Amino acid sequence: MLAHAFSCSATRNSFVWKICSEVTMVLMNPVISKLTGKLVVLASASPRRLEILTNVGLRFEVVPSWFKETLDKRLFKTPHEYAVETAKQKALEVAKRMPFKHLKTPDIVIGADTVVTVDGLILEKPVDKQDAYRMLSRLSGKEHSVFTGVAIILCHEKEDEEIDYQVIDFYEETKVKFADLSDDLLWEYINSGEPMDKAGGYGIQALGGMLVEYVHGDFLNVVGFPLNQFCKKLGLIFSPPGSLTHNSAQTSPQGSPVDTVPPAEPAASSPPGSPIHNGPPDSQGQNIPSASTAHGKQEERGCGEGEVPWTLVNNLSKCSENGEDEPQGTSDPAAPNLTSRGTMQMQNVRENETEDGKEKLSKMIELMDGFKASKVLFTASKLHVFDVLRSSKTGELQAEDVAQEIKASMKGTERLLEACVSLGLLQRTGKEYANTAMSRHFLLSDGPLSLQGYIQHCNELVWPLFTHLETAVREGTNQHEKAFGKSSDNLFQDAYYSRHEVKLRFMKAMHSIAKVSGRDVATAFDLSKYKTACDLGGCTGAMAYEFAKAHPGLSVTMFDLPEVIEMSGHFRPHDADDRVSFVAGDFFKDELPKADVYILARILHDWSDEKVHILLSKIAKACNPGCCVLVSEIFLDEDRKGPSRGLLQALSMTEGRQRSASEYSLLLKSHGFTTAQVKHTHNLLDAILCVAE
Ligand SMILES: C[S@@+](CC[C@H](N)C(=O)[O-])C[C@H]1O[C@@H](n2cnc3c(N)ncnc32)[C@H](O)[C@@H]1O
Repeated sequence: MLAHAFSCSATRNSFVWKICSEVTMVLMNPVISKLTGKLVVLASASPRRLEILTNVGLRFEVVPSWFKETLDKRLFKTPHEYAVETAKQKALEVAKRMPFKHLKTPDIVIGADTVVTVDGLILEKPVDKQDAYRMLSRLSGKEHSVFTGVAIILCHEKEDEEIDYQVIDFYEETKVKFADLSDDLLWEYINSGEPMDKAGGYGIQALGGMLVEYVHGDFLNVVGFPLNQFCKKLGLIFSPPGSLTHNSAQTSPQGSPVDTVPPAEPAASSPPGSPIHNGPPDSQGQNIPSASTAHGKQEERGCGEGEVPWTLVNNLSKCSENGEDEPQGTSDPAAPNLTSRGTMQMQNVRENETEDGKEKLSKMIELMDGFKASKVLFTASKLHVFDVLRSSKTGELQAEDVAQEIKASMKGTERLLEACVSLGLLQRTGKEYANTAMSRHFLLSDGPLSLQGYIQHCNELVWPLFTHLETAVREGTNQHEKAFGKSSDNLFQDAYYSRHEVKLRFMKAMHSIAKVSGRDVATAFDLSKYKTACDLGGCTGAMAYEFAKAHPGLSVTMFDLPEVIEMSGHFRPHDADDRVSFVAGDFFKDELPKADVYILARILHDWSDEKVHILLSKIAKACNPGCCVLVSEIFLDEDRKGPSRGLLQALSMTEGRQRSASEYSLLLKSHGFTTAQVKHTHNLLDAILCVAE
């Protein structure tokens, strides 16, 4: 029964999907194409929303929101107000997190929340099977409403580097009627597992379709995203009627103020249900700012009605008349892919004249120029451009003043400053240059999150190694000898600690990464039941202090080579916690300090499997059952296709290598540790916690 119902449902739905995707391609792509080149982010982990938006050709990143769906439903007059507020808070949380955690500001963040209502009750996702049964039996034989609240956040960096968040929100309601459902059928459905992650306890696009007698309204709204209304809203935002000459920075298409969330406002602080919109409503009772207002610049008009973007021609040409995905026209992949639909033909269109082609070209240019951009950052940082600008009275200086301060030529300084502006490292008003928020955050030498140390390490050590990349690839070896005239059999003794100033530079580099990532690593897991930790290879102690700060009951021993410990005093924070102590030793040879938690932050990737096993077996010996090892590294994706930061770093490695979370898990398992948790922190380092059996 279930299998039969499923196949019917799947057939019906795939039919709906084919129709939908073809129609939306024709109708919506000009709207979607307005987003080309913008960083669009979906603040939702829902695979259904992802599929709906991918199907219409939208390019976006997925950054699931950390906003906890805990708004008090009683404070909302209607279910849709609740769904809209939740969607808004989800999207704002991501919009506000990304500039700091991902180091980039999105242009648009999309949040959505779907709820099912029946008999005046809001049904969200069931917590267990009984809950699913309660929900589904309540829906049986009745009509209910599905509301999806959607929030579109337009992020706009202002001149002072603060970010404006403009919110456009709306909701869609669809009525769904369930057939009378027997208990047997309900339990069969519940036992399929499908209800558990879905609002109202069913998924209309799959097995749950068999429960449904009729749907009035937008079908995709029930799946989780009201695509049609979303595209209409985009149309209003990016090509509002008569928008060709919009240039007011703060007015909606109707000429009234748009909804702007001040940057300092915490995501959850806006009182639920509070009237946040100032402007007059559109037909759905919502505010619609224009893209020109959102970005402080005019949007170009896209293709007119009769014009069809080439990408659309390509997409359509992949769909045969019977709805199957198969290529049409020429089989030569290099030749233009022409459709048989007369009005849409476009001949002699070269790859770089299409939106898609332009995007590929700009990616190529970014890659080709990447080394120049890095070197501009390294040089401006080494010449203390950011510190010089910060220490001027107004925070601004003209090029000639900067040239004087950094003791460099006027011509060269001006070029450097202009390049910095183009890279978002500086801003210029008239002739005055100033730091951007990003530079103030990461590039001042005494800032709490300064990356200066690591940048100088990249400039002085990594850069020379990469100039010999070709030889490194041909020979499969690191190129220390070629780059620095000295071989490095022992990476630390021969390369990093060969001279005092080199050691200090290396320690500053480790310190800066530990300061930026330490808090997220230290708070990745609940360690409240442990009393003592040992940070093996803890370098300056920055990570150890973060662990002590995050866990009031934990004492942390920082263990490193004697030549490192003797210099760690340089990095001691002024408010140093006396629960952090320092022990000198060699973790391959000496006895390890006793501890409940052994921290290995950026240690294992440096060593061969053989040495990793020596170190892990020493830790395993020192561990009692229940003790644990916390490994923090860049975790490669399981398919080893990213992140590129990890794979690029591997190119200059000596004997070590980068691993995925499951490779670390296996390594630790071979020493009797069971993986308890893996945490992708979205910061520079991830973490895995493994417990001794
Ligand atoms: C890549 S750094 C990581 C520093 C620190 N854990 C962090 O995440 O900021 C590696 C550290 O391991 C230390 N180290 C290398 N070999 C060691 C050994 N045989 N015994 C103890 N520490 C060692 C180095 O001195 C250095 O501080």
